[in-house]
Amino acid sequence: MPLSLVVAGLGAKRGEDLIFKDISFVLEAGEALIITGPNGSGKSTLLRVVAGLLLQEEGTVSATGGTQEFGHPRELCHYLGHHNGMKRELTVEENLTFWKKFMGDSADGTGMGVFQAEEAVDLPGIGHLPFGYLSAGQQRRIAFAKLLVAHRPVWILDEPTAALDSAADTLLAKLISAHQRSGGIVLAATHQPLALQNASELAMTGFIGLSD
Ligand SMILES: Nc1ncnc2c1ncn2[C@@H]1O[C@H](COP(=O)(O)OP(=O)(O)OP(=O)(O)O)[C@@H](O)[C@H]1O
Repeated sequence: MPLSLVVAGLGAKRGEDLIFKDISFVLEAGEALIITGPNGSGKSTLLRVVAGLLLQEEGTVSATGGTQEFGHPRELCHYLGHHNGMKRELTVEENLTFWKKFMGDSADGTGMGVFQAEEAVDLPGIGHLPFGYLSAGQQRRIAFAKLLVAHRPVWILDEPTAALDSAADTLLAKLISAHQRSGGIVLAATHQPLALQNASELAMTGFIGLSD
């Protein structure tokens, strides 16, 4: 049954500062929301709250599927932050195998095999190399392959195209679009335009001042 991600009246603090408030949106299966805004405007903070990694000050994040209410959707989310989340000393294959086993698949789908995911990010044949040997762009591609080996309907992506060349930009846009077409939801913060379909934009305006 199709999933909806519902964010209502969200506000969050970092330290004593209220970074944003009154953020509300609904994303239906197949939709994407691109978060834009200047440095420090709260894009990463918003993504971390929606992913369940940071507690909000006010408001709610929930998911519904038909008549089913899931509560906080953290179990339904992949989060790709600024860091790639890979061990430099382990090989690409060991890293991806770890994530595949550790995360498993959420109920509504099946992740790719490790080799298939390496091919999907156009890096076949490097599974035996330590992750730390890869170039910055190759590392980012493999971090993206993590999203493919364990199924999650909601992808939360913080600057997913940082360090990528234009070919990889296009490749990632295709993978994200394929995820949307299969009913996935995407929330992405980016400074560079991402060629996504069925996407709307939320512009963060920046620091809103000290809270009471
Ligand atoms: N742990 C923290 N403690 C206090 N303030 C923080 C903390 N983390 C971030 N901030 C502040 O919160 C604000 C929002 O930061 P955030 O990383 O969400 O912005 P951003 O829009 O993602 O920025 P960028 O485009 O540079 O990635 C910034 O002013 C930042 O200094």
